[in-house]
Amino acid sequence: MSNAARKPLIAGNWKMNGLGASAPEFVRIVGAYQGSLKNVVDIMVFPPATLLTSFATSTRGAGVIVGAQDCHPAPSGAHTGDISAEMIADAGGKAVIVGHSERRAEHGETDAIVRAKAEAALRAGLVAVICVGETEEDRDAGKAFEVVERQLEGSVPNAARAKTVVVAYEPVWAIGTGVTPTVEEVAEMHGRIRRALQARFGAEGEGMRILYGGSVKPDNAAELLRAGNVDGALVGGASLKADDFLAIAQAARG
Ligand SMILES: O=C(CO)COP(=O)(O)O
Repeated sequence: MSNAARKPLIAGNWKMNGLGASAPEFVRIVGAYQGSLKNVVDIMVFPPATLLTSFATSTRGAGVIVGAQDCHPAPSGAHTGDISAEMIADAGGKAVIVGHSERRAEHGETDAIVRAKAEAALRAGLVAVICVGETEEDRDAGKAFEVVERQLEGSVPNAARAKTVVVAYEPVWAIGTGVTPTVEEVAEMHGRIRRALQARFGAEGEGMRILYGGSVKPDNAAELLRAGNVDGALVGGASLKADDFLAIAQAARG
C-alpha cells in the first residue's frame, strides 16, 4: 500500500499551552478546514484538557477532531488530577495521545502503562495516538530501531485496528529543537515501523497511519510528508499558530 492509500492526518499537540483567549486560533483552523482541506486531509487538535469541551463544541459538524493529551487507564476512581478516556469522550473528545515522550520522561510512564492507556482509549471509543521514539543517546548507541520496535511491541494493544490506532514516531532529540532527522532516516524508521505493524496486525497494520513528529514546520513539512510510510505529522510548537498549522496541513495535500 502506498502512502496515498492512507488519508493523511495532521495533528496538533498544544501541550501545556492555551487559554480561553486561544479559542480564535482554533476557530480559524475549523473555518479553513471546512473549505477545500476536508476532502484530502484529516485534522486533529489536542488542546489542554481545560479547553477540550469548548473546542469540541466549536468543531461540531465541521470535521476537525478534538482530543486530549493523556488519559488514565481506569474508567473512574480515586486518582486525583487524572482524567479517564470515558471523561474525554463525554467532553466531546474523539482521540487521545498516549505515551508522549514528555510523559514517559516526566511521569515515568512505561510501555505497559502506555499500553493500558491505549486500551482505555479503545474501550471508550477514542482513537489512540500512540507515541514512540528514541533518545539521542539511543541513536548514538546505534539502538534507535531496537528501542522503537520494543516500544511498539510493548505499547500498542492487541486490539489495535487501522481505524482506531495511529502511531506517532517522535525522536526525542527532534522535539522542540529545530533539528530533524533526514528524510532518508525518517523513511527508514517509518519502514521499520510499518513492517512491525504488518507482522503483528496484517492488513490492519498496513492501513494504520504513522505520523512523524519533532520540529515539523511549514518550511520542512512538504519534504518530510513525502517520505515513504509517512502518513502525516504530529506538530507541537507550530500547531499553536493557525497560519503555521494550516500551512502544514496544506503541505499534506501532496
Ligand atoms: O512533541 C511534539 C508533538 O507531540 C513535537 O513538538 P515540536 O513540533 O514543538 O518539536
